[in-house]
Amino acid sequence: MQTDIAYRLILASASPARRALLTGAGIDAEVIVSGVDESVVEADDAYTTSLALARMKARTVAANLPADPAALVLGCDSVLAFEGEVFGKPDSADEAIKRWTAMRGKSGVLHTGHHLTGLVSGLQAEAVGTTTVHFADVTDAEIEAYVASGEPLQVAGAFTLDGRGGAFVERIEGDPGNVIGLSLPLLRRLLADMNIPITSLWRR
Ligand SMILES: Nc1nc2c(ncn2[C@@H]2O[C@H](COP(=O)(O)OP(=O)(O)OP(=O)(O)O)[C@@H](O)[C@H]2O)c(=O)[nH]1
Repeated sequence: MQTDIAYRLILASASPARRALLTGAGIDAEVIVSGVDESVVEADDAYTTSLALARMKARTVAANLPADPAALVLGCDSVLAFEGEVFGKPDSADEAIKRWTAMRGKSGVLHTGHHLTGLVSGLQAEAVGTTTVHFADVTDAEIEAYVASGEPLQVAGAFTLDGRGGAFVERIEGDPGNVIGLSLPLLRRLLADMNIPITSLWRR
């Protein structure tokens, strides 16, 4: 790492939750949405899918930026692995109801792929964070009401930890930020792999 560079982080994600996690951690990320068509990734497991999409988002944004040695681009993608299936955002209310009816009282693993790349250095680091999520044994009425709120349709796995869905998650094993969409301790390790202390990204 060049110690005289004041690095800046570009978040290649439309996720307000991801940006809020960074802001809360002292990092004012610039947002450039990748616009990646997520259907292009055909991987059949959550680990590969989340990492391939995170990489694609970061690289798509990086490729369209002017060469700036201080710029770092972070792409993320979250999917839920549940009973052999890989769930992103539900396509419809009916799908969200079907998923919750299957998930209640059981657990799944939320995978968030993270890919970090330096624009000029070519340095890059990537990893997948995994968090086991134990779902409450919710009632049909609770499922109907939750889906009617619209929230499940906006998020990977059809649930949130920090929104209305928080009432329907009994406990988790692993990093909560990873469920919300970005794991800060994992980001710290990726930056360290590139010899960049996360503290160097803190707002002054
Ligand atoms: N607030 C909140 N958001 C969640 C949670 N779980 C998943 N999400 C969001 O669900 C979305 C997962 O879809 P992705 O395809 O990874 O990201 P996206 O929102 O489509 O945005 P891009 O990165 O631009 O593709 C992200 O916005 C996550 O932040 C949660 O527990 N809380």
